[in-house]
Amino acid sequence: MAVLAGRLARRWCFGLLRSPTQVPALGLHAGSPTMRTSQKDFNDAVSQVKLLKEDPGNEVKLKLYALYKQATEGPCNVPKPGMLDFINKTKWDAWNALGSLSKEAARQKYVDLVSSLSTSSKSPSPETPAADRKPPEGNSLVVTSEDGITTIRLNRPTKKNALTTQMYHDIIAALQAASKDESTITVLTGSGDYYCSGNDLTNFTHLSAGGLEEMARSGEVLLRDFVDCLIDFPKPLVAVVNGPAVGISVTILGLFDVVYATDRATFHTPFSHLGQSPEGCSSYTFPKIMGSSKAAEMLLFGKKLTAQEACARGLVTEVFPDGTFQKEVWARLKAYSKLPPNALRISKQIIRKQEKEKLHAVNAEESSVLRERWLSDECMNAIASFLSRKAKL
Ligand SMILES: CCCCCC/C=C/C(=O)SCCNC(=O)CCNC(=O)[C@H](O)C(C)(C)COP(=O)(O)OP(=O)(O)OC[C@H]1O[C@@H](n2cnc3c(N)ncnc32)[C@H](O)[C@@H]1OP(=O)(O)O
Repeated sequence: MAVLAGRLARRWCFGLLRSPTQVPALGLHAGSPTMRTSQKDFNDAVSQVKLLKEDPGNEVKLKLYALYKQATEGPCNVPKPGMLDFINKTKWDAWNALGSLSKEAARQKYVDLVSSLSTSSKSPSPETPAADRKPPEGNSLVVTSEDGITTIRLNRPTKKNALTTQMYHDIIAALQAASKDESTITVLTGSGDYYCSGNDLTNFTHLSAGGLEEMARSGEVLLRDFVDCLIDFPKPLVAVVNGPAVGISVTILGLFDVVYATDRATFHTPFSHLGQSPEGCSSYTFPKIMGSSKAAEMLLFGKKLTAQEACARGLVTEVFPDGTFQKEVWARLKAYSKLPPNALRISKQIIRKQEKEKLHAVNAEESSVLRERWLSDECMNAIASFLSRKAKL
């Protein structure tokens, strides 16, 4: 463990302010759900920073960092780092230089700064039809639009479609675009023999300037944004589970409208084994869907379900033989996609409306609990074991 921590710390130092995707990790922490509603512009700007595709440069990133800290924590209130700790000292200097600037003024400056950054560096406009969008980097996610169906396909078959940090961002962008495009139905599915093996455990090794704490903080924000996006998704959302599903790819199924699975699929949430805790609103949706003791067996003890068991428990809508899975499911979805889109939207809204506030609150709490878990020895040891090939599920 100590060796892993040392290795992680070294990677973090060398990675200082190098990549634009590290901007959000520089102290971003969106705070409590109450704060979130009253600071919408600020939170939108925080999300926008994560979507920047061009590096705004270290000076801007440092300003963003300082304004973020001032906006969320007020004037610099931590001891000055030692002379040799030059990374943290630079950050501390930038924050401290803001003196007694009020939180409100810092929020405003942060929003102004973000909106002044080139719009060309933002993600594609939500209005862009899915088919015309540039594929995300490395094609780990493939988004297509055909026959009234926008399909978001996890495309890292050699890694069992494990979700990298970039993929969470790309899925958020794809969902935002799909919510506004011409399609009637949106589908999430996987390439290859797996649906998804959950969070990519190597995400924990990509540390930015703020080290483990910052990684956990930015992970909390990203997780919350990702799940919020699913909670608010306005069109019918269908999971086409083409193989085994693990971790977060299972927990979010409670937020989908329909889940079709091949009979080869399994559903596994090994959170305790990983020293982690449930997310994706599963602490609320699973007991509601399958009853509290069945949910506990999955979420506490990591019981892996077959597709038939998941169907019997109400997590899966229908199971299909693997040989005819793709043909049967897509034929059915094509027929459904011809239904009047507005009626589908409105009906979904009525079905989900009463739950939304609750789901957002559950999501905020689960994300915050996970942030603490990620810093625990139990979690670090489990990840170290996986990375050193000592453990698999
Ligand atoms: C914003 C952050 C939000 C985080 C939210 C919290 C989310 C929590 C979770 O999702 S918890 C679940 C995490 N997932 C796992 O623990 C699964 C780990 N993987 C495994 O146990 C196994 O790989 C397997 C059972 C999924 C598949 O086993 P097998 O069929 O024997 O294949 P391999 O193990 O050889 O895997 C092939 C290849 O893929 C890599 N890989 C698989 N899963 C992951 C993963 N989750 N993270 C990173 N890499 C993964 C594996 O290392 C192999 O790579 P290699 O060929 O060795 O380079």
